[in-house]
Amino acid sequence: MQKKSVRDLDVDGKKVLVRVDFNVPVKDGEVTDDTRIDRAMPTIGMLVERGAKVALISHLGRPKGSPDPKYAMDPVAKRLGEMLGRHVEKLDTAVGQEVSDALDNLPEGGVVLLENSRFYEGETKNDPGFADELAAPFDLYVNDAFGAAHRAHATTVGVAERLPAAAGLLLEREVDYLDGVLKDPERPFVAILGGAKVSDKLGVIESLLGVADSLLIGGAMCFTFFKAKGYGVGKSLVEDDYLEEAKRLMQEAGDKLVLPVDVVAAREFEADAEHRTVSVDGVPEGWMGLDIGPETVELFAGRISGAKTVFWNGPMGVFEMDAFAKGTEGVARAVAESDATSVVGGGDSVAAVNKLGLEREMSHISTGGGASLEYVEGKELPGVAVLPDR
Ligand SMILES: Nc1ncnc2c1ncn2[C@@H]1O[C@H](COP(=O)(O)OP(=O)(O)O)[C@@H](O)[C@H]1O
Ligand SMILES: O=C(OP(=O)(O)O)[C@H](O)COP(=O)(O)O
Ligand SMILES: [Mg+2]
Repeated sequence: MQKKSVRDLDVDGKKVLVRVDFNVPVKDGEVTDDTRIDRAMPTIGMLVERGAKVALISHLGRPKGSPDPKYAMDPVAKRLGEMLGRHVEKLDTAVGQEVSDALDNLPEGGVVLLENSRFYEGETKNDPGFADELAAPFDLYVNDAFGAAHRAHATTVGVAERLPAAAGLLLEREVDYLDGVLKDPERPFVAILGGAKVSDKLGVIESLLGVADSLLIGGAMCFTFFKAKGYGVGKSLVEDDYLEEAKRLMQEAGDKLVLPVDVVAAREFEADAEHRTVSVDGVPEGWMGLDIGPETVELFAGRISGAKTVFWNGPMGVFEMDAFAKGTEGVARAVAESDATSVVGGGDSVAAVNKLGLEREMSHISTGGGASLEYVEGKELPGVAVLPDR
């Protein structure tokens, strides 16, 4: 990566704002997968050892630009402290005098966690005034949030335009790996797309079809295609604005685009909901598709076994609920058993692979889902582009 690196910064005694992606799954106040925190440790450790005063900032979930206790950073601060082996003060704000005071009182090598950046509507708007407020107390900025690098927000772009900025070690590592493996992949290159960020990720499908030899679509992503085919999808997640595009893509892509042949339909979005496997045009009215079915796992596994490179973003179903985890498990095992170079990217996909204990079977675990997707399709990531060259 040809961007200025945190390694090149003189941080001793400096107040450093570090953008991390701590958008981790949290349940009952506990972090249920700490991969993204773990992957930020090298950068945090380097800054601490070199005597910086470190303030970490991240988003968590999708609060709507104002404080929402459900998305406060406290569970993250607790887990971070356990992993750092010390108490990490978490502020209830991301800007203002409280931040300045905390930095003045922070010893060199100290770490503080700021509040969720998305509690401020200026974050996702990349509002200049908010970026000014974020940058004000600091001397330097490091972006180590690969998972959010596809977002042109105040904490990923705006602040980088206001402070001497550099890439963190994780951001460097992720970009260098993807450059190495996915810019000119060994073929057949099979891409697997799932998850629930339908409106976000449908947009990358056309580009992925231009890069991959096969694109397998599961998770909630497939129901827009089924609705475009005229199938009843019940209450499944669908992006109605994309139906015409989906029709066009299915015509143009031919058998490169591989859709499920059976799904697990549920009466409601509950772990103990009544559910059954149905053909893809058989989702009962008022029900919703929450996993791919066993025949689809077979079909996808067949494509995966023949691949030399696999890139997977997005669980195949609501894997957090056991009844709808079999599709994700089947695909994860097929990827693990293949002799392909395998990249699994995304906070939830990585959590699923970790839950199955298969992370070591993968060639690379990427902390970015949308970010790696957009990088693979050839897009420049705003959070990287804004950083100064070396
Ligand atoms: N059919 C489905 N309907 C609703 N949600 C789904 C479905 N399949 C998967 N999901 C959800 O997708 C979420 C992850 O999506 P996303 O954030 O795009 O993945 P990643 O973090 O790996 O990039 C999971 O929380 C999972 O429960
Ligand atoms: O979890 C993330 O993306 P991912 O779900 O694609 O892995 C990133 O933290 C970005 O989160 P966002 O999609 O709410 O901007
Ligand atoms: Mg996710």
